[in-house]
Amino acid sequence: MLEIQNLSVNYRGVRALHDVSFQIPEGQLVGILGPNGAGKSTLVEAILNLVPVTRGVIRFQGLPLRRQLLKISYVPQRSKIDWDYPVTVWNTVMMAQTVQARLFRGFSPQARELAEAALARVEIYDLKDRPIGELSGGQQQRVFLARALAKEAELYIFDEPFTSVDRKTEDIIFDVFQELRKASKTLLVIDHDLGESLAFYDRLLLLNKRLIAQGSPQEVVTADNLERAYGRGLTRVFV
Ligand SMILES: Nc1ncnc2c1ncn2[C@@H]1O[C@H](COP(=O)(O)OP(=O)(O)OP(=O)(O)O)[C@@H](O)[C@H]1O
Repeated sequence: MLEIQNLSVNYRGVRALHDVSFQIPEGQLVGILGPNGAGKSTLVEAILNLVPVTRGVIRFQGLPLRRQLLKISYVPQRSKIDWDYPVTVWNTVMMAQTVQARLFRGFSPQARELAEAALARVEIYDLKDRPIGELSGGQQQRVFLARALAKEAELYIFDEPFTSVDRKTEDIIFDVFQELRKASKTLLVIDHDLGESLAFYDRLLLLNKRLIAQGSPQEVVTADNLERAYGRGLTRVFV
């Protein structure tokens, strides 16, 4: 269970999140929605202990999450990654295991097997020796998906994984999400798309600084909720 209680985050006086509370049982695939600047990334960064929390509590499996960060796999927005950094696909995926690798002793055979299996699962094993900067957008997204899988976490967080990816990558991401869910993992996914794909989530969180609504896609995607989050213009298009 992931529990967020009364979470507020301010950046030097700018209120990014205010009094957000929710609980997510394990095995759920959860979409986080909201307009630009709604605090979606801030929520994720607070969970990852990357921004200071002004107020509130974040617990996972009954304990403060900041003491169990190894249980989280995080895939940032593609735009936040430096694709010119000279690193191969293989080394990017192995980085997920660096903390676990014993200092100076290199990676265990199991770590290599995990990385190989993850690359094969997302169908880019044959690209493993290529620099990440030479891949297509969809292939790059799959490198980071493989890296998340190789970490064998309990809580998986993806920031806009479907942005500028091809159809094949989209299908692979959807399938991997279903597999993780069946394995009782918890998944949080920031999603910009307000279309039909929302039906695929078990639960949605609709944010605009505050939590506007939470529940099943049917409960959350209503004209009233969307208007409260996005303003009037969008509602007619999506409902
Ligand atoms: N490091 C920071 N310093 C100051 N203000 C910030 C910082 N990061 C975010 N903010 C502000 O906090 C608010 C929430 O931003 P956040 O990036 O969490 O929103 P978002 O919902 O992820 O937006 P987007 O959909 O555009 O990625 C915005 O007003 C933003 O300008």
